[in-house]
Amino acid sequence: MVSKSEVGIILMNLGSPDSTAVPDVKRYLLEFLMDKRVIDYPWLFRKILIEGIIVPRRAEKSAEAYSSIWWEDGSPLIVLTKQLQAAVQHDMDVPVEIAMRYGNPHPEVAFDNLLKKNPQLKEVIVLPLYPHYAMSSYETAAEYAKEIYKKKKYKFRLSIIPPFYDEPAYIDAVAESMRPFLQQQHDYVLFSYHGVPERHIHKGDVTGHHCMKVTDCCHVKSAAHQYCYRHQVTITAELVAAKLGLPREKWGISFQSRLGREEWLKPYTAGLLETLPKEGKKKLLVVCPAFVSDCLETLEEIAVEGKHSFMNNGGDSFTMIPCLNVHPMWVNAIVKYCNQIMQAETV
Ligand SMILES: C=CC1=C(C)c2cc3[nH]c(cc4nc(cc5[nH]c(cc1n2)c(C)c5CCC(=O)O)C(CCC(=O)O)=C4C)c(C)c3C=C
Ligand SMILES: [Fe+2]
Ligand SMILES: [Fe+2]
Repeated sequence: MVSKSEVGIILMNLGSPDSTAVPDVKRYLLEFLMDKRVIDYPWLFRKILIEGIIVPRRAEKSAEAYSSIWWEDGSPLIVLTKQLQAAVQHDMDVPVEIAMRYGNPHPEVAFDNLLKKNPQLKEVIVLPLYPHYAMSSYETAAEYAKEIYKKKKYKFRLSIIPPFYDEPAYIDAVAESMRPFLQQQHDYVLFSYHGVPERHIHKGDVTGHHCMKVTDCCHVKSAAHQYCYRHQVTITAELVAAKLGLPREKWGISFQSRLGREEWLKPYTAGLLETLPKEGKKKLLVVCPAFVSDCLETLEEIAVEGKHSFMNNGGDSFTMIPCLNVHPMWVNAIVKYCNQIMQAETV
């Protein structure tokens, strides 16, 4: 059993570049895209593709996009994760650090800071800030935290909070964060999730024969669901829609941020934003529950690019609902998940 005075918490996100300067963005993209859980091609092919083609082509455009959303005190993703850190630390009265899978702050710094604050540390709880299991988000964050923990041979115990895509406290927080926006006139609510290649869904299917092979696979009970991003995002949207009493024809799911030529999960957000107005869905609300903190993919890709495309294709109004960020119900949900882990130790 551990008491509060022996515990530290790390909130772990994927990360942002250190600045909007092209060399910093390049370094960040290289680290991100050379991750075998993001671009899972053989190492040499990956290296040639990433270093030779994708990063040189993408860095400048990406730096420009970051410049357009950058805040005075840094990347929105990092600033918002720091705000969350302060809120959780205040409510739990336990030291909280943040760590990023790519860039800074590195998990080793976060572990060491917790030890400096409390040399008697017995347990560190890591919360990957991704509600859904994808090898390119939750898995890479969790596995990297474990890798650093083993490499440094820390003496404290490490606990990692599992994906929380269907946990009532998270669902309630998303629903309540959306509720005020539903007062606005709207024809449709779009749940836009970060996409992943369809191949990753097949790769993660532990049964080898369920995902996107069985009719309506996301609703047919299977061991595959534990690691299936497509199943998990579907369930989140359904639970949130049910909580808000949204009629089925009033909402849908789509996938954004596609990179490369492979088939990614469909339908693509970019395509829907062009066709929805033509179907009479001209007043749109968009929510992005795969991100708990606003970031480039919400503030630029959806709120700027997405809005532009929707309005140019005949839309009347477009509202992006902010991510949970520091919503009090989200802070409460984190406190609850951390307390559950601490209490589980006592059994
Ligand atoms: C749900 C979370 C995420 C999944 C799944 C995910 C998969 C994924 N991402 C890329 C490529 C890029 N992602 C980039 C930025 C980025 N992605 C996420 C989340 C998920 N990615 C976040 C939170 C961010 C950080 C945004 C920020 O504000 O800093 C980028 C860099 C930015 C850009 O140039 O667009 C790339 C590249 C792939 C290939 C992938 C699945 C295989
Ligand atoms: Fe991404
Ligand atoms: Fe699946």
